[in-house]
This record gives sequence, structure tokens and C-alpha cells, in this order.
Amino acid sequence: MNNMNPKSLIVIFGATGDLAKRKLFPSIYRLYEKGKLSEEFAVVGVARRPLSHDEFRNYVQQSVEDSTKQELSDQHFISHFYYHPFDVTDTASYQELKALLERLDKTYNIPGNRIFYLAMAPEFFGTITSRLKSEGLTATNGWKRLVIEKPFGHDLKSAQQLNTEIRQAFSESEIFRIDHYLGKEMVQNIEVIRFANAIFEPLWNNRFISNIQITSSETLGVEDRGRYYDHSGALRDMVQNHMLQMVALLAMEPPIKLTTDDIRSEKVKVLRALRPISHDEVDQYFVRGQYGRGIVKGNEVISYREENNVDPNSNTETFVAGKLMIDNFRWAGVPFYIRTGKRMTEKSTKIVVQFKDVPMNLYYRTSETIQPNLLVIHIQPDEGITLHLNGKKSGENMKASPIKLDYCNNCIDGINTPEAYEKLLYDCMRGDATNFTHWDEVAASWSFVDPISEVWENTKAVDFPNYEAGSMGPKAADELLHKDGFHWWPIHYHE
Ligand SMILES: NC(=O)C1=CN([C@@H]2O[C@H](COP(=O)(O)OP(=O)(O)OC[C@H]3O[C@@H](n4cnc5c(N)ncnc54)[C@H](OP(=O)(O)O)[C@@H]3O)[C@@H](O)[C@H]2O)C=CC1
Ligand SMILES: O=C1O[C@H](COP(=O)(O)O)[C@@H](O)[C@H](O)[C@H]1O
Repeated sequence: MNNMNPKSLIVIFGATGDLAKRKLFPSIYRLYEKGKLSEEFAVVGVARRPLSHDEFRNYVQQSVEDSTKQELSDQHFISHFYYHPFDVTDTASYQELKALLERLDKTYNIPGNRIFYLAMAPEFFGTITSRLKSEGLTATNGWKRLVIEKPFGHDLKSAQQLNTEIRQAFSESEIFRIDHYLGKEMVQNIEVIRFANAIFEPLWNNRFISNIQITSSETLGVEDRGRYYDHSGALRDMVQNHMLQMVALLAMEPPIKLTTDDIRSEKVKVLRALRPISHDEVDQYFVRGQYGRGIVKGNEVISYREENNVDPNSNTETFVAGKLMIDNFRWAGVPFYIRTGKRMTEKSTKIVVQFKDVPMNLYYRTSETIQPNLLVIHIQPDEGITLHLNGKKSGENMKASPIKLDYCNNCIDGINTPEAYEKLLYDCMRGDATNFTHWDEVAASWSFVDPISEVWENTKAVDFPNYEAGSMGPKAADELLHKDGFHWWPIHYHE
């Protein structure tokens, strides 16, 4: 097998669902188009609705065309797709699926390499993996890998239970837990920015950095995911995984080598060093919010409690802001502020590293205040970095004024910047688990988040809804920083 063009049979459970349609089929297509898939690959879709192979191929074609906004001229790609309708709780059907996979192995000369992608509700994960093993689908001559979507559990206890179930059929090295933020170009760039630049790494500690802010704001509401979201909330949906993963990448020590195990082990150390928040400290460190009605991008929108499949008295948070402290030598005393929410002003994910002020400001006597140096990492929608510095004001005698050094990543790579799912699928095919979360990271993240969700679940938020749709969240999120003498930096690219 050429490792750069892996031969594999991908089985997608939940093939008629939203994720498969919007993300997985277009990603497989892009890999194919770029020549990253071997000609010898096949995809089998599994879901309950009764489709024929041809109907499924039309469905996949539509999904690819919706994504590329072009007609698919190459029917050869679509011919690699097959469909096997069944209810995953029905044991008997796994034998038929097994026969289909064995037939496709022969047709495409695939040496038993299988990816089982679970793009379904998590309550099915345990059932599917145990059936895959008991019915012999995992007993292949090639490699087998399990890709698991989030949420990985609802809390530490349920995550442990789920992990025990899937570990009956797959070893840790065969489990690829998706966190799609780890597939984003600029999230992957954090390590390079930090470790490949002599001007940053020596400053990357509590002697020079005053605070770090991570904002991931969305303009969308819960759309049609109310049933899931109302039992999850922003803390579990975004903080336990994506936000903490970004914190780990920003705060970890340089790994000894750039191997999967070395990088993961440094990230786990950060997650374990997070200062635990006890029940009575939650209000001091964390703020929750829920959106009311408002105007987003010029359109009036309804409140969270009016959304489909949401309890009209819901206590679920759609916004979280928090202050995290990392109790280790490098970060002692440096707050990491995070905030994320739905129905905010704009869609944006940004990291702002604020450096400490220079010890003695020679420009004090000027009327202008010197701005702190900032390193802004733009994750999305724009991708790049901006370094905010101070320079001499043109023509003025020794007056400092802010200047910016901008690097725009997707201005250069443009629309060719690979999609997160595309990169992660390719990594999985090549067996590279670096950008997937290890069980130890999942466990440490739940341990941190659990006390906060316990308090929030058991205390009614009397002020909900407490932020207007289209705003940047509740006032208390601003106060969280003000009491430390900081403020949130704006999320607009050019500010
Ligand atoms: N959508 C997204 O953007 C994201 C989704 N995720 C995660 O991905 C997973 C899938 O999400 P999403 O695609 O949105 O979910 P959907 O509800 O859109 O899709 C669920 C899929 O499961 C199938 N299904 C449901 N019950 C059964 C059953 N008993 N047997 C066989 N198939 C069944 C459905 O097809 P049918 O009705 O035909 O059986 C459908 O294909 C979830 O874990 C979600 O949390 C994670 C991040 C983002
Ligand atoms: O995992 C999730 O992420 C999305 C946000 O992802 P992004 O790539 O668009 O930033 C969020 O909308 C969703 O609720 C959550 O489950």
C-alpha cells in the first residue's frame, strides 16, 4: 500500500444524516479530486431509510454538487459508493453488511482496511461497536479504525462507560475521536507559530504574557438540533472539546518529537494542570448566557426558548465565558479567558495573546496611551495572524502609534485551504491520530467541566434570557475581565 494513497473501505453509519451530507461526502470527493485516495476505495452508507445503491449515489452526487457549486462530471467517483439499509440495533443485518464488505474488498482489491465512521447519535456507539466485533466485521486481514463523532459522553462517568464499551472492540490506537477544530488550518498552525519562531517561544510564558483570550462566536442559533442541544448546552458542546483543545495547544510545552504520542502527552499535561473549579467557585470563574430575541445580520430572530424542540423554560446555556488558570511553572498567574456562544454578532474564532506592558514607557509624556502588543491568531472565517506593535508616528516627534503586521493565510491559499473534515479523514486513512483526541484528554476535559455543569444544572438561571441575539453575550462576560483589569479585544479582523 502506498501510504499517501491509502486503500480503504469506509463504512459510514448515519449516511443519510446532516453531517455526512454537508461534510463527509464533499470531503471524500475533495480527497479523490486531489489524487489523495487510491483508485481502490469504496464507501458504504448505512442508515434505515430504504434507498437503492443508485438512489444513494444520486444523494451523494447532490451533496458534492451542493458543496462544490458545480455539476459533478466524473461519474466514476460516485460508482464507488454503496448503500446498505438497516437499523443498527438489528443484529441479523450485520452479517449482510459483512458479506457486502467482503465482496467490495475483492472488487476493489482492498486488503481488508476498514474505517467505521459513526456519524450517528452517540447512544448507538456502544451497540454498533459491539455488533461489529461479535458479527466478525472487525476481524479483517488489514487494519481497522473507528471514527467517533462528538459528543463523547455527557460527563466523565458516561464517557468512561462509552469508552469501556468501544474498547471491547477497538484498541485505543484504533480509535479516532473527532474534534473537527483540530483539523482547522490555523489551529494546526498554533504549534508552528509557537515552536518555529524564535521571536515567540522565549516570550511564551508568564513573564511576558499577561493574558490569552479565545473567542469562538457563532451567528447561527440551534437550527434543527434543539433536541440534542437542550440537553447539552454550550459548555458540553463547545468548551469541553474545541475550546479546551485550543487552550491545550496554546499552553503545552514543546513536545520532545513531533509524534502523535509526544504531542498528546504534552496536551494532557496542560488539561491536568487546569485549576479545578469547585462548586462554590463557579460564579467567580464562569458566566453562562442564553439568547433572547434580537437582530442578527439585519434579520429579526427568535429567542432560544422559542426554538424547535427546546423547553420553553429551558435552563440551558447558549453562551459561556470562563477564566481558566493553568497551575504550572510556565503559566502561573496568566488567565486564559474563553468565550463561545450562539446567535452572537458574527461568526468568528480568534485567539488573542496579550503581552505585558513594557516596564517603563518612555512615551508616557505623550497624550496617547501605548497599546499592548498583541498576537492575534485568526482561525476563521479569515485565516492568518496579526501582530500589533507600536511604531513612531509619521512626522511626529517620538510619538508612538499602533501599527499592525498582517499575514492572511487564506488570501494566499484561497479556497484551496482544505476543510477540517477532509484533513482528518485523510489522517485517519493514513493512521495518523495526532489531530484526534486521546482518551486521557477526553477524561481530563470532562473532569474540569463536570463541576461547572453540575452547578448550572442544579441552579435555575433566573436572568435567562440574558443576552440579545446579535450581541457579544451577557454583560457579566465583560465584567469577568474587567475585575482583572482587562477587556475582551474586538474580534473583527481589521480592529
Ligand atoms: N451535523 C453536524 O454539523 C455535526 C454533527 N456531529 C455529530 O455527528 C453525529 C451525527 O449527526 P447528524 O448527521 O447531525 O445527525 P442526523 O440526525 O442528521 O443523522 C442521523 C443519521 O443516523 C441514521 N439513523 C438514526 N437512527 C438509526 C438507526 N437506528 N439505525 C440506522 N441508522 C439510523 C439516520 O438515518 P435514517 O433516519 O435513515 O435511519 C441519519 O442518517 C452526531 O453524533 C452529532 O452529534 C458533530 C459535529 C457537527
Ligand atoms: O462541534 C460543534 O461545532 C460547531 C461550530 O463549528 P465551526 O467549525 O462552524 O466553528 C457548532 O455550531 C456546533 O454546535 C458544535 O456541535
